Amino acid sequence: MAVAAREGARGGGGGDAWAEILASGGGGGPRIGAVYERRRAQEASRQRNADARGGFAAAVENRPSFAPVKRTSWNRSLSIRGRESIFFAPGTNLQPQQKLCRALKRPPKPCNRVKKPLGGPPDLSKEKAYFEEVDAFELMEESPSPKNFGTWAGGMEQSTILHDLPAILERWKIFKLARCATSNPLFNIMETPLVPSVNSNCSTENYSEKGYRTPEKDRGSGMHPTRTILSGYTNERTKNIAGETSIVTSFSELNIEEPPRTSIPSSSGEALTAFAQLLMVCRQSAPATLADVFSAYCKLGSIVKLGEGTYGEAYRAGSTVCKVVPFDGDSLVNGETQKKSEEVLEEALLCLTLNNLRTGQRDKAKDYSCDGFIETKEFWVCKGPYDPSLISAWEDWDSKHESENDHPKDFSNDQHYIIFVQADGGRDLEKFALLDYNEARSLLLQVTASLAVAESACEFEHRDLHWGNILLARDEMSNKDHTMSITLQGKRIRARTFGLTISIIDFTLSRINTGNAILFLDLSEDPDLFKGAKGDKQAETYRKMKQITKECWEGSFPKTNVVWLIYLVDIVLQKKYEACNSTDERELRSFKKRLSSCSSARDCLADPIFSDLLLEEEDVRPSAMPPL
Ligand SMILES: Nc1ncnc2c1ncn2[C@@H]1O[C@H](COP(=O)(O)OP(=O)(O)OP(=O)(O)O)[C@@H](O)[C@H]1O
Repeated sequence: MAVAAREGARGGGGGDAWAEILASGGGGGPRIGAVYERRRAQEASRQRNADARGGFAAAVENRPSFAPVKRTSWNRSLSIRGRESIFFAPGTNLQPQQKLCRALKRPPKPCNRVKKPLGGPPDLSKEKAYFEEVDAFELMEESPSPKNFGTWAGGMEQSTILHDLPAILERWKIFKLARCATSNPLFNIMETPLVPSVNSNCSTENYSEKGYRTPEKDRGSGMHPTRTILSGYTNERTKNIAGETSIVTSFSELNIEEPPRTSIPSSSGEALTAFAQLLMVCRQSAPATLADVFSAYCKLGSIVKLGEGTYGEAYRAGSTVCKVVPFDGDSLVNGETQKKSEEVLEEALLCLTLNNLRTGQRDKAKDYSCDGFIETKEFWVCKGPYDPSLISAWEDWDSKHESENDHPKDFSNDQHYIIFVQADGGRDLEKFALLDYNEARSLLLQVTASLAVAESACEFEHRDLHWGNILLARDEMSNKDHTMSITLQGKRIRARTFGLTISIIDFTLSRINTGNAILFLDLSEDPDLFKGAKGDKQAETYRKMKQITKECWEGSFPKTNVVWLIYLVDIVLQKKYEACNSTDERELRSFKKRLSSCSSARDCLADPIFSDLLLEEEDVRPSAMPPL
């Protein structure tokens, strides 16, 4: 019922989204444009200790030295620490966990895990295969439903592991509940994902969809958050995202019987630490070295650094991109406190939830799917100093692009890193030159459509969609069918792309409803984020989000996606491909104007600027299939 109420609140009263989108008129024919230039690196950002650079590459020694300073790039950094989460635990009963009956035996461990064979890197695939089996084993015990288990085949470059998201979420939930009971009295357990907005302390009338949305924390108003139990509630959309045996489904069924898996684990240690869970997500028994992992994807000498953020350095390794993020250490990295295992784990959960939206994943007849979020192929936990091959790639990039980050030579032997192994999404928008109006529209359509799907499927809000977080790749093959397909509310539609493929990355600030929890960052703990220069589009967008959410960062405010789309139109107008004519500009400006009256990315998708790009539609819901 709650789902129906929310569906009704979306897209103008529950009408057919695609019918609306396709029916809208407008659009424009092909336009000619030209290339715009890269932004110049800011000199001021190049302040770093010359000592930190010494001894690695001759080129580095010749560069001027600067005194070390804490980075001040508010636009890339986030000084807050701690992703937060809210659980959905209908009927949560904080009891010692009942031990599960172990009728089946665990698969035997491979004997030489992470052991380096003579003359080559360790065979990490055995380690992965073992944990794949463990996951499958645990799930068979815990869930009677048939499950599609991925298998780890050799040749890591091509493989994408099908992670067992429900099992991972379950372990994480046990950990969070245990922590909640023992050490964190402020932790919120929300008993239901949806409450009527009239009960909320944080009014969102101006921005959120009318009707229902996910609950919000008490904001010191003296009221407690509403805890409404909607019995028999099943979030069909998030069920779809988390997989067919998702936690949410289990909960709705287990409203009748006490769910052993929702209870607090006993002191016998059933709750795994975040680090242990991270190792399980990575299917590792112990951290590997950076060299071990990279050599599984490419020759170490061929590693190339592609880009950097405050927390991570991205390297090309074979056909994949490995983002290396130090965590759990005490030292500041790039002026920031390192992420903790728990945050890294939750970012991994976020990536996996978005992975489940991908069109190629498991169930083809999904209600919601898109490929606009970068595919995360694998995760690895590593330990040790930075590998010389990575240092060399880092220095090469630095000599060309002037890194804003600290030189990585100082990491200790105990330093941990998480490696996000991702598909190569191409170049970020900051460095990418759009050719013409159609490419500009393709970019806008793909970002809008991806946000619309994720926002509808799992209340996703990116919350940091600046031009460094949108990657673009151009397919030069003119004879190819340049279309993509997305599914929204059970309707699959093809859309013209003009050969451009976009990938959205960096979910550090993102908010998502995984089906049994809301993951978000409390941005109110980072006032600097909102202090960027007046008039700067990115800075203004953070401030607009603050206005929209009224600092209730846990709430669902799809309008935040809209303000990033407005930012994106501004960027397109600002970068302006050379041959952007006055008609293009007028179209884009009026699109931007129309966006300001949209309340979600899904609303934006119905804009006439996209109508001639959206092709045929197909109903993929089982009920819509013709009888055999
Ligand atoms: N999958 C990828 N394919 C190609 N390039 C990538 C990929 N992932 C990251 N990059 C490059 O690395 C840069 C930094 O990546 P990313 O934004 O994920 O790092 P971060 O530390 O999370 O950044 P932030 O400071 O915004 O939190 C990107 O702007 C992009 O240039």
